[in-house]
Amino acid sequence: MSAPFLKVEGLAKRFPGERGKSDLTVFENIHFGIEKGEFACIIGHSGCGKTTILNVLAGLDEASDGLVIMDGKEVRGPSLDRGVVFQGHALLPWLSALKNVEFGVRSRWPGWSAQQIHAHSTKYLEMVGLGHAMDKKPAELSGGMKQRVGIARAFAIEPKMLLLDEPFGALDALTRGTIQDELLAIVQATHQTVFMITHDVDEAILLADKIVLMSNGPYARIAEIVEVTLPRDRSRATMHHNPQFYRIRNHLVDFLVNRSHDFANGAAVDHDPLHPPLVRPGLESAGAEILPLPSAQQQPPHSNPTRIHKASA
Ligand SMILES: Nc1ncnc2c1ncn2[C@@H]1O[C@H](COP(=O)(O)OP(=O)(O)OP(=O)(O)O)[C@@H](O)[C@H]1O
Repeated sequence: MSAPFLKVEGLAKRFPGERGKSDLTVFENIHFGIEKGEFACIIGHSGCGKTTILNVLAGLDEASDGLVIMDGKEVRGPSLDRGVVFQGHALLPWLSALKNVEFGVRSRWPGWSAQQIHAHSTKYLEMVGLGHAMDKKPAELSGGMKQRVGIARAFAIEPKMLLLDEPFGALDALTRGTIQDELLAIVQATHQTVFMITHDVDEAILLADKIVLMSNGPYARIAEIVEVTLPRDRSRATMHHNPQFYRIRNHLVDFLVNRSHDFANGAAVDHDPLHPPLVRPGLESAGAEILPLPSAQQQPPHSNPTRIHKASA
């Protein structure tokens, strides 16, 4: 079996205890992979270490144990190969929306002409519906518009991996829905590989090919990985008509409400920590179909979305 595009092996994060207290192990034994072009979401209760994992993937933080390999190379620091979008938009306030995006594009391709940089940046701002507001400065933009500029800037540098830390967390529900649709459209157009943190189960089902479920910290682990078996051309308006949506949703909510604490405080996991179970919610009699991970991981990310309907019919 070939290695996944992004491979996370045995990550752990510990903080030294203060004044004689024992060390805090936030998470340990974190193993998972993401294929090229795949959209992975991570969900878990507050404090289990999702942002820390994202920062390690970005090269902005160091793990206490383990390593991250992306495209065959170990991640050892920040790089333009990985774009990051945080909840705060982090735009340069003195530059227009266009200049903010151009700034990133110029850093990525220093040899490009001004015309190339302008055309490329404009294309991505138009993709997020900001063609009319490119000359506005961040202070003149709404929260949703600022976040769109951040998303356009991250996609425009065409990173090998895009890391999104709750990018819609600060937005109202309507704006959030609109930008989710735009993100979905850009991902479908670009086949960008994405790792995203969210607390929103519906958002994860809408966007992800697979959802990594973390147990509660301390000693958080990957409890299971849920494959989203809805057709890839899903939309917010119609997704809930598919019975499979509710099977996946119920499975995720049940995990967060009833099962995420089962692994807490170093309790033994009931699976090999190297291979978190891959789950396709759907078999009504069994509740969920547990699959051996290696064969399932060999599936291309967007392959045969109808198979689960056959299994669950
Ligand atoms: N410098 C530090 N010293 C000690 N503990 C820390 C430090 N930084 C983070 N932590 C702890 O690490 C844990 C994980 O934090 P992290 O922000 O990664 O969690 P999270 O799952 O992203 O949470 P949330 O969903 O609330 O954003 C938390 O319990 C936090 O208190």
